[in-house]
Amino acid sequence: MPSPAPAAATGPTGTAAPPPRAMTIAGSDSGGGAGIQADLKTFNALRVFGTSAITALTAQNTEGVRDVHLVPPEMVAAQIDAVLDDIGTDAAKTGMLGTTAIVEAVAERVRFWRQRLGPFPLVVDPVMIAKSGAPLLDEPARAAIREHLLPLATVVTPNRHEAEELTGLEIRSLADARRAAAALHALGPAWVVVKGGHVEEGSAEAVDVVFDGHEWHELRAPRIATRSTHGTGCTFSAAITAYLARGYPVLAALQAAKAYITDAIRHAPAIGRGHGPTSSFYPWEPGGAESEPEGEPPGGGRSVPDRGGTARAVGGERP
Ligand SMILES: Nc1ncnc2c1ncn2[C@@H]1O[C@H](COP(=O)(O)OP(=O)(O)O)[C@@H](O)[C@H]1O
Ligand SMILES: Cc1ncc(COP(=O)(O)OP(=O)(O)O)c(N)n1
Repeated sequence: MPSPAPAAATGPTGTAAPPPRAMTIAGSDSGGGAGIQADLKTFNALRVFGTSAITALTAQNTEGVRDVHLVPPEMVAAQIDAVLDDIGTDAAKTGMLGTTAIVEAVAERVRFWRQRLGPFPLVVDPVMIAKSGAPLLDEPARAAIREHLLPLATVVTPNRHEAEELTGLEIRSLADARRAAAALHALGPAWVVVKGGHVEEGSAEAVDVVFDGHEWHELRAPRIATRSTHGTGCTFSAAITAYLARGYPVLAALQAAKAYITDAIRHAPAIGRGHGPTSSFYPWEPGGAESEPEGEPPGGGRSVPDRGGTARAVGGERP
């Protein structure tokens, strides 16, 4: 007769303190540099437990998008429900949404779950076109983002092209970016970040313009000369979401995310023939050392700042 299995040598599993949780509602990038994959890698790098609702599959690599297969809106809603009903979340973000029906389904579920769980922060990255030129949002859905999603946003993070599409304003300079940020703020988000990756591209710094309806801020970092910029927008918005999940106030989350994306670009690996991804595992902590000491055990040596005691700002949902 077989003898009973020996008692486990270690203690029961599932008893560690729960980490902050963040959800991404976005498209899959098979190449791993943008979309859901970039978001989950960023959450992990920033010590946040990531969950996802996939809105679309893309057959994509560093050279471009070969094909797109949209997920039915009911299935997007079902993923959001399954996650939030059980796991909950401390913050969420949206990325590629594809169509009006998916935008409307996401906005409806965010409203529902904010009533159930409390008003968790939402970062809206209004993804429209991949760097390679492939459309990731159809024309009518732009109005749906303006109408249904921006009023729910704690932070909206358009790049130059997205800010132009959402406002109808042309952006050539930082002064133009400020005008667009003010126009976007009037559409309902609590905070607007007009990203500067494609604004004044000849300048020495990549400057993101920030507006909360009262005060102006700038996120400045050296502009890095590189082709490895695939997924920079996704990674930046995921980092903002992760820091919000950890309880950072909004401006601090934006500043920490800017430092994170700058390091991720600076330490990008040589992957693929086209625009390569940024680094998703560059060891990084605010105020931490630049690199992991040789021979240090995995996961050792870095502490995550306590997320208690910090104010949480959530997007004003307009009636
Ligand atoms: N070459 C670069 N060097 C440093 N920062 C950059 C560079 N390109 C983009 N960024 C920063 O990366 C973030 C994402 O911006 P952007 O590339 O404009 O977004 P998207 O990928 O949506 O077009 C912003 O903080 C921007 O300033
Ligand atoms: C599935 C998917 N979602 C989003 C994007 C766009 O990501 P972004 O960070 O704006 O990076 P680039 O496309 O500009 O490199 C994507 N490509 N795929």
